[in-house]
Amino acid sequence: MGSISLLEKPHVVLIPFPAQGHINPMLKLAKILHSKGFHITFVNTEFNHRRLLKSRGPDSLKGVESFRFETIPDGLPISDADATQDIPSLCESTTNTCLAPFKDLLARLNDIVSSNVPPVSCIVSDAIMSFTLEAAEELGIPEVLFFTASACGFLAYTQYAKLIEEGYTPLKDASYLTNGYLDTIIANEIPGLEGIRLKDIPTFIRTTNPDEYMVKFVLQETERARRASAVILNTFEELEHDCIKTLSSFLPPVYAIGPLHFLQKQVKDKSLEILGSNLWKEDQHCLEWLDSKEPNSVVYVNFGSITVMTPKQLIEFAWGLANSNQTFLWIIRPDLVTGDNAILPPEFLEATKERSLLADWCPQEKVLSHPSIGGFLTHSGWNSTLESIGSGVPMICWPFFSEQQTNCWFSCTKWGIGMEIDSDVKRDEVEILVKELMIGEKGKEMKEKAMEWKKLAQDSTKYSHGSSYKNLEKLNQLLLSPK
Ligand SMILES: O=c1ccn([C@@H]2O[C@H](COP(=O)(O)OP(=O)(O)O[C@H]3O[C@H](CO)[C@@H](O)[C@H](O)[C@H]3O)[C@@H](O)[C@H]2O)c(=O)[nH]1
Repeated sequence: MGSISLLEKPHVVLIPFPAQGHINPMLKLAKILHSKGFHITFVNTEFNHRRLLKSRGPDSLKGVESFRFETIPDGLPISDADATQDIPSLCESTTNTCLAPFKDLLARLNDIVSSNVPPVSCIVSDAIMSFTLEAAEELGIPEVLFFTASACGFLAYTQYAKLIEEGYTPLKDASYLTNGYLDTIIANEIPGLEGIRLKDIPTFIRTTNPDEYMVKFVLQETERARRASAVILNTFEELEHDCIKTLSSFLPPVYAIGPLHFLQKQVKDKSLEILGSNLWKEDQHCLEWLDSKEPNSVVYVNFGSITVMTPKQLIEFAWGLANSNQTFLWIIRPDLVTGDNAILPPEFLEATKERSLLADWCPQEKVLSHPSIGGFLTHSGWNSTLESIGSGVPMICWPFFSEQQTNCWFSCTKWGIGMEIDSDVKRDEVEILVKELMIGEKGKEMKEKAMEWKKLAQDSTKYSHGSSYKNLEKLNQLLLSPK
């Protein structure tokens, strides 16, 4: 498309849900589409725009040629906290307040005399920002919904209506959370989810409230997905074939186009390298520290951008890691611990100072692909899981909420690359599992399995033949075609 003038380019507006685990894969997709000749408008919330300027510097959102950033308000009270916003509140406020500013933005962009950009020809929206469909329908342009978690997670979410109908949720009373009820196997007949238990379904159904907002939100978003021109997932067919097939049986075309971090590496344009999406400042020293360690010798501990834990849980993890005698890199986000700042006992710091590094935030993809990383203690967020798979790193899973429980179950029981830690975490269990992961027989088996998945992930993104590569081509065609 080299000869096409700037104003004739197809113009895609990409709008992520305003949380780290959603912005990251959306930005990768934006860069890939830019390399295919699209003009890009990437829409952040004002809150995240300010955070990005803080973490990446005042010039970081100026954009490059044919790649611009825009903002809309998120509808929540103004805040300059350097912390993750409350997720249910964000779901509610984006649903209720973002459509009008989003439509205004599209109108501004489409006023090509003053905007000096091509008219908007398609939208890629986060699947949990499905209010955007109305804007696309009004303009008569295609809209693709990007569900940024796993196919298994999405399929599990689509079971909510059935679970309500069959009386599994809401729970009769709070005792059902602990009396073994969540061990009930619920979906033997759904291809892809055979044998799944209630506790492996995204967590919002664990409620006694028949009016739980997040349950209603999930029902609304999964239903609206049917209106999209296509649904895309950051996964690959070889990993999640059955779940993708089942999703395809009732949704518009479903394309698995991951791992996006592999496909993004194929983008040659160096000017895009300055665009990043880390909401916290990355500690680059971690990488030098890892350089000084033996291959496969370091446990990497990181619970993503949303997980919070109690001070007691933090202490249990700390002593479990200390007692395992393994070397570890532990990322403790400033807002990881509820109530107060994370305070670790001085005895723990003293005991582990020769074999540990603690930091606030790190360049995770680089960390996970560093040869010294031998295992990952994770909350099973989908990006973390996929980045771990892409680096052939086995995991210990401590799922926190949403579809992390589903990712954990698949990692442990279907993909053979994970071991679960009890949600009521105890230091002895951490110690035993960390040792098993790093020096045990099971750890060795999981490492082999993880390396097999890594190879399949690489193959899926190979030029012209890979399944994800081909699906990306289909997506490209769809975005270029009139509705
Ligand atoms: O120190 C860190 C920690 C994280 N990351 C990155 O931040 C992202 C975190 O994403 P993820 O692992 O998916 O965790 P969450 O931030 O918890 O992600 C949310 O979004 C995901 C995708 O929809 C869901 O799977 C999760 O359940 C949801 O909590 C990943 O790309 C990491 O590489 C860093 O770069 N540095």
